[in-house]
Amino acid sequence: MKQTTDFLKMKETNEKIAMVTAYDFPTAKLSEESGVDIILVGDSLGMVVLGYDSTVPVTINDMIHHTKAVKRGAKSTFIVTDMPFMTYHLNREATLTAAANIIQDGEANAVKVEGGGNVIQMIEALTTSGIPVMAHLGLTPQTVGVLGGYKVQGKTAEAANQLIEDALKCEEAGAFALVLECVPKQLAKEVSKRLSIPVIGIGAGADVDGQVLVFHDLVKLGVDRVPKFVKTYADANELISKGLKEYVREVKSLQFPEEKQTFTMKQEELSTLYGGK
Ligand SMILES: Nc1nc(=O)c2c([nH]1)NC[C@@H]1CN(c3ccc(C(=O)N[C@@H](CCC(=O)O)C(=O)O)cc3)CN21
Ligand SMILES: CC(C)C(=O)C(=O)O
Ligand SMILES: [Mg+2]
Repeated sequence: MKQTTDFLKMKETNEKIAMVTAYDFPTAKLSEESGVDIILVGDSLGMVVLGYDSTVPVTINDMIHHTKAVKRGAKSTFIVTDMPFMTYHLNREATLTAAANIIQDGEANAVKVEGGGNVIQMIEALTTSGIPVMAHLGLTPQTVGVLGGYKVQGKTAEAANQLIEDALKCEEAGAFALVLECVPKQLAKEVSKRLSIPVIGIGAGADVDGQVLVFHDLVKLGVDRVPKFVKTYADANELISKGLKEYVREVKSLQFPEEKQTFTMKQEELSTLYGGK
């Protein structure tokens, strides 16, 4: 399994990091078999697999439950789990307890937290306690209420300077990598250049050290509208709904099951069924 130091080396040698989210046994297994470098158990699971309107309702128990399933499906891949809304803001003790549960019970290799500001001191508390942290700046979906929607961040020079400052502080606080979401490509390039830790982009252009996408967006599973920054590489919706519709049609038209999907009893047994009557 790759370690945090391997991701640093990948940045130094210019090998891009391919990260994808996964939320359960089959998505984790497929991701590992496809050679992804990092699996993110993202709190986006609240939206793509639990059907909430945002990531805000997701709980620590949801994250642990899904991380355990992912671990069973991808035993040799580095797993990062999102700390959910409000589990790393109240105080150091609550933050460390929540992260420890994710690492010890969920068996994640690292946690991810959104934001600069007061979150920086939590990143320091976590890393000095031995928990690897991936930081997340730019569009931070847990603060969607404050941001006023899922919008591109860091578009003005002032906002961009603030983000660069926050990114440097994340590195200083001990983060081993940084996710940069929905920012102009020029800003993402600048951040990647100034940091020695890898910058993993989502909607941040090509001049970063790696990319991350939501599994269900990437293969078009369940979702019908995807953000502009997504490229869909397969259409699972079409494939699966085609199969399901055919199944329904064949059940109704008595074409399924066929003989080959059916079990039979031997004639000699059948003759004494119900005492032969
Ligand atoms: N399926 C899914 N994919 C994601 O990437 C994702 C989630 N869910 N849930 C959590 C967050 C929310 N994210 C989102 C959701 C929507 C946009 C979006 O619609 N953005 C607009 C740009 C808006 C602007 O112009 O400022 C777009 O058109 O892409 C962006 C990020 C990213 N994350
Ligand atoms: C979009 C990625 C970076 C994420 O945080 C998630 O999937 O929850
Ligand atoms: Mg997330």
